[in-house]
Amino acid sequence: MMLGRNVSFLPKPPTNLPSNSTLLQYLLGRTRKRDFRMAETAHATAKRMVEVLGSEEELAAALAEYVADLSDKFVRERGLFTVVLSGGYLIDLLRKLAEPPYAESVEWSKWHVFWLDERVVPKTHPDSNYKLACDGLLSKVPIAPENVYAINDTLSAEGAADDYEACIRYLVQSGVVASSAASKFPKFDLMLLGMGPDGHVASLFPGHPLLDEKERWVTFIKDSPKPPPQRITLTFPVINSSEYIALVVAGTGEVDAVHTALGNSGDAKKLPAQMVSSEGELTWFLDKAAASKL
Ligand SMILES: O=C1O[C@H](COP(=O)(O)O)[C@@H](O)[C@H](O)[C@H]1O
Repeated sequence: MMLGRNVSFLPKPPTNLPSNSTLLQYLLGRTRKRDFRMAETAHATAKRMVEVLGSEEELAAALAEYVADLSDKFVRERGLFTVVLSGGYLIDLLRKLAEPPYAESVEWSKWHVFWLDERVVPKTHPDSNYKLACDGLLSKVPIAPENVYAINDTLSAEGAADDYEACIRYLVQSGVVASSAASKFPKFDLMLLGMGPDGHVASLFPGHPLLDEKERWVTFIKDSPKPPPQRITLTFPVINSSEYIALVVAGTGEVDAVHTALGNSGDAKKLPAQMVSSEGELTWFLDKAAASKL
């Protein structure tokens, strides 16, 4: 099932988190509702938190609750909710949103869905982040197809990046996407990030010059170390202007990158994941396996 459309029709900083800090919350079997009012009062000093769940299943449950609570909050406050999805196994970890109670309780018609990065492949290709999200979540819930902002798969990498930036600029002008008073970059309500074993987020890879992009909202890469090589990606200034960011890691594949990013690894090199911050609240969601070296 195809949802959404090609978009071309449309004209700080948190402090470093020490290992075992009081912010490292072991919320095994957590059931409480998150108190986002806390985050609202903390705007001047953006917050970073780490939540470690006992299993992948509990991580998926906690993530669904977190996203549903933020959806409620933004729909109440703004009348809509702008959500940015990554590819990778994050989509599987969102599976519980398509199940009761969230399948019925979330106001899906108010969601506006974007991609943090996309591979320059047709939407039907197995490498497409759009296809992954459609198959895993978007086709299972009543999101309005016109609110699904897919990347134009008929363009080159350069063209698709320009086109997606133009789409976001239009949506900022029309008030769908908020704008950061501080950075002047678009301010999405929630970004859902995964992380690769090398510490990459979106299509922003360690040591790549794109990490230093300061002007563009959306850019492209033609030499991605992880296939496929051609991709487009939101840039760090846009990522870091978001109100809420969840950085989600499960299993043992990224355990060393998690240790470098959050632990006392003594590693001086900065992973892309360590460059992520948020204007409001950044939460690392880990399962026990991913956190096992912390
Ligand atoms: O290539 C990509 O990788 C990252 C991480 O993927 P994962 O499979 O290790 O979770 C993903 O967040 C990004 O969207 C994707 O294009």
